[in-house]
Amino acid sequence: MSVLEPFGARLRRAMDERGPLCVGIDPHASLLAAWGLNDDVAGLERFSRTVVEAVADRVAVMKPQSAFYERFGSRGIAVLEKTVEQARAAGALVVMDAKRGDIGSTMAGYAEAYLRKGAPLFSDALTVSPYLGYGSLSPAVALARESGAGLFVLALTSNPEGPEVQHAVRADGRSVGATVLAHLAVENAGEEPLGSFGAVVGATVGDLSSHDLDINGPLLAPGVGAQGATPADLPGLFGPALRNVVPNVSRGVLRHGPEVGALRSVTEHFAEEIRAAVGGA
Ligand SMILES: O=c1ccn([C@@H]2O[C@H](COP(=O)(O)O)[C@@H](O)[C@H]2O)c(=O)[nH]1
Repeated sequence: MSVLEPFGARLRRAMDERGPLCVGIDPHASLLAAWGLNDDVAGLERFSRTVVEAVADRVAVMKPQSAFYERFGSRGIAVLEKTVEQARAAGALVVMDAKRGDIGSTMAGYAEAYLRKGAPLFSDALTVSPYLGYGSLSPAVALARESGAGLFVLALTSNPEGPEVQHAVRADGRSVGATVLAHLAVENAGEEPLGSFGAVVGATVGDLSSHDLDINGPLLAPGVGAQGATPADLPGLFGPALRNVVPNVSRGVLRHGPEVGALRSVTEHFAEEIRAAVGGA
């Protein structure tokens, strides 16, 4: 099986060529209904295929939300597999948003599921949770390196409940979120043009000035659109790290479906606003 170029390098090129926008594929039951689709596997399949057809040939990254496929059991997972394959075939990098995290030996199983080249759910990158201890992610880090895949590690999430854990201050005076960022800077040290081990830093989190975002890796920023952040917020939030930010929009795009043309034009609108905000960063 051919070896992939490291995820960070592939992502940098995709961002330079297509812009940094990531469109989420989140088939909420409410969106299926709004699109006139049944809340069943056929509706899931139609929704996913439409989103991929509309945007996978023009955005750098797509991020399917595994939860909405898992709720349909094995048939939902089969749709997820097909969605990943179709999005990648159209040229988008796929970040599987499954937020996996477990003790190391089990983490190795999750890594095999998403990061082993040739696995049915192989994705360019996977979201993972470091809250069983950053070191528990080691099997995923190792397999991602071997496969040319990447990780996005939850550091400062976009939800209002996140700070209870992520802003907690450790005995050494550093916050938990800052510690996750520091681990990622070590993973990415010396990588060019960009490391493959990214952080999730929500676009809604507010003041980031006390955090060192210089991890030489991508920063996945959900929260734009339905959660209230706007592209114009990004420069103030991310400062000098802006060039490495991958803003995610899911419902903000998806609620404009089911017409492919409407999905394309709202995607172009977000992409344009993000380009304007990021400028020459
Ligand atoms: O901190 C986080 C981490 C992940 N997400 C995920 O991103 C999308 C956001 O969807 P919107 O519809 O644009 O709000 C969703 O899949 C979340 O699970 C996040 O929001 N925040």
